[in-house]
Amino acid sequence: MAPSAITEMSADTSHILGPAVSDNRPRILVPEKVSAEGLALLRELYDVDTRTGLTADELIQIIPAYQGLIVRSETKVTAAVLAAGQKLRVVARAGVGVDNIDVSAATANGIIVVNSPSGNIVAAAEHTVALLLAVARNVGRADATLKAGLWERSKLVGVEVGRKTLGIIGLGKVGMKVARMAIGLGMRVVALDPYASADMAKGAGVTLVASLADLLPQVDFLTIHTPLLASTLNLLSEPELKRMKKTARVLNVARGGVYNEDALLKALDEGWIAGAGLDVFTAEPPAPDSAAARLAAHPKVVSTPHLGASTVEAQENVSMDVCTQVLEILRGGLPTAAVNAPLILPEEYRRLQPFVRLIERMGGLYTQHFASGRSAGMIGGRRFELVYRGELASVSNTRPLFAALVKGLVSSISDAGGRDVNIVNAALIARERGIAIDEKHVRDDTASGTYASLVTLRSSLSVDDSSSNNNNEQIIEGYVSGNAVFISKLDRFEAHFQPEGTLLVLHNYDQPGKIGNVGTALGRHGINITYMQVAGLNQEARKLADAAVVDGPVLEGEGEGNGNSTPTNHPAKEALMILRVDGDVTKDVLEDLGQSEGILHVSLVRL
Ligand SMILES: NC(=O)c1ccc[n+]([C@@H]2O[C@H](COP(=O)([O-])OP(=O)(O)OC[C@H]3O[C@@H](n4cnc5c(N)ncnc54)[C@H](O)[C@@H]3O)[C@@H](O)[C@H]2O)c1
Ligand SMILES: O=C(O)[C@H](O)COP(=O)(O)O
Repeated sequence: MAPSAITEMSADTSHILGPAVSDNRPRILVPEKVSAEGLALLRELYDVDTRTGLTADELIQIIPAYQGLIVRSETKVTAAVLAAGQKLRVVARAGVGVDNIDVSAATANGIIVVNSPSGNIVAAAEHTVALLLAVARNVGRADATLKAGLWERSKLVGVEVGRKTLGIIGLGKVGMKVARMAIGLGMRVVALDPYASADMAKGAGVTLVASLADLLPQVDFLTIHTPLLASTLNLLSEPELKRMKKTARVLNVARGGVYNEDALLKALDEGWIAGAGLDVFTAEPPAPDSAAARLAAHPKVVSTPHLGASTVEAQENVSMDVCTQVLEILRGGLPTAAVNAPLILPEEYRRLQPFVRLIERMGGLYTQHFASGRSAGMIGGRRFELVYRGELASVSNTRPLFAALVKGLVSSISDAGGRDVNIVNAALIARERGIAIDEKHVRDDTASGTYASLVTLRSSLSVDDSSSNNNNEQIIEGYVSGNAVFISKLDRFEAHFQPEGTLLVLHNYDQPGKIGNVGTALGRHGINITYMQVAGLNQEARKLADAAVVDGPVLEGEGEGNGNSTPTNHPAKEALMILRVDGDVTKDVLEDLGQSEGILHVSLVRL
């Protein structure tokens, strides 16, 4: 619950806020009936408010308190809703069609839109067949007249579907399923879909045609299964309906608007076609006296109130599909069916997930270690290079890894309205912050050594900023082992630690007594050390240090620590102390550590 969002609301809107919640758990709003199975997954971690019957204004008023929104086809997720949802990270459509969601506005706001691409296709196909048979056999009218006390057998003679021709426009998931079912009913199926695979169609026994002109005159039944797009709006208007057989019947379980409703009404009234089975309308529910309402009430029409996906099984499927994705996204993971982000196949997702975590932490470590206590805006104007070695080098869709780096780099310095970086907006945010990121795949490489995959993050000043004298290169290297992530190199130091929790990274002279001093300083502040590692110079840096006899090492950050202790005339041996700690690491603690003898630099890293 976001207390600020609550207190900002006027008293008379409090009735729509939902039950008070006692902690700061993220909240998910469900303004429509979504199956309980998926929601139960979310309730373990989040407060899930099911609040049906909200008006558009009420939705805008309460949305600021929510991180997630799960809708079906009734809720209009407009640009205004998305702009008001300052904390929103994901809008999930428990179904297929996202035409009720302003996907462009979601993308601009960095909000991931996910759906369930196949959870309800069986239901939609079966409903299409139900309408096909109901229209063929006048089931709707027969039921209504019988209930009205009439017995009108002679007026309700139907037609058979077997050996008839079914035309399908849109041979996608639902269309193909309908085709197979229709073939099972003994129908001949012809289809129009410029993007369908000819092989798949042939394999299913469907004849593809090239144009509406080829399709329409030959069909006894016509069903459309395309999304509602500019190219499919009013796809069947007067001229097309006039091309059909007078005995033909049409079906719509896709979207209201693919048939022009005025034209369809006229076609039925004037007998250009014989009947229709309609599940969807341009406005739902249809406005009184509109063409949609007159179609729904028409004696030649069997109509249902958008029931295509309304089966117990389909609703469980779509609910599980989208709730799993919402859970993953709110945990910082990747969705499997994002509408406004590149598709991540489940196996690809499983493979990338630990590297997403690794690279995000490398980014966080970079900003907090290298930039801490130094010039502000340290990441802006820098050029980063992500090098993927070993098995990871063969991954072509690295968008999640790119996004993870941007997220890691900016998360500790970002107040971007609480909105997280994700695969949707990562490139935009990087550009806004002046961060350039190159990715390099090194395939035939022995540098990954014992690791199956190795990731190197290299940073230097971008060419534009070459006037600055701070063009030092910084390196972080890491790998994944099992499901755990490790840092193996931090600048010139060879390390082996898990980048998690509250870390103190101390750059010091490699001399006896340093560990004791640091332990004593932390003890004074009541801070407990739960893990510690000393990272020595890597081979190359060690050679340089051994060769150099200097008046104290020339170190980046020199002078920030206790300079009085700089030894003279000795090989410049340095080390990093990496401590994972419990307790409140305040500015005083950091200052105290910085004053310890031989400490050159201290950074606090929270991952
Ligand atoms: N009534 C319901 O409850 C319900 C349930 C599920 C799906 N639907 C709707 O059914 C429709 C189809 O869903 P799907 O999952 O099969 O989608 P899909 O994306 O798998 O298939 C759509 C097909 O339409 C084709 N297409 C696009 N433009 C076309 C054009 N101009 N001419 C011919 N073909 C064209 C595409 O190539 C694709 O093969 C969607 O509108 C969806 O929202 C409705
Ligand atoms: O696009 C869809 O998935 C269907 O139209 C189902 O819509 P519904 O979830 O509102 O039943």
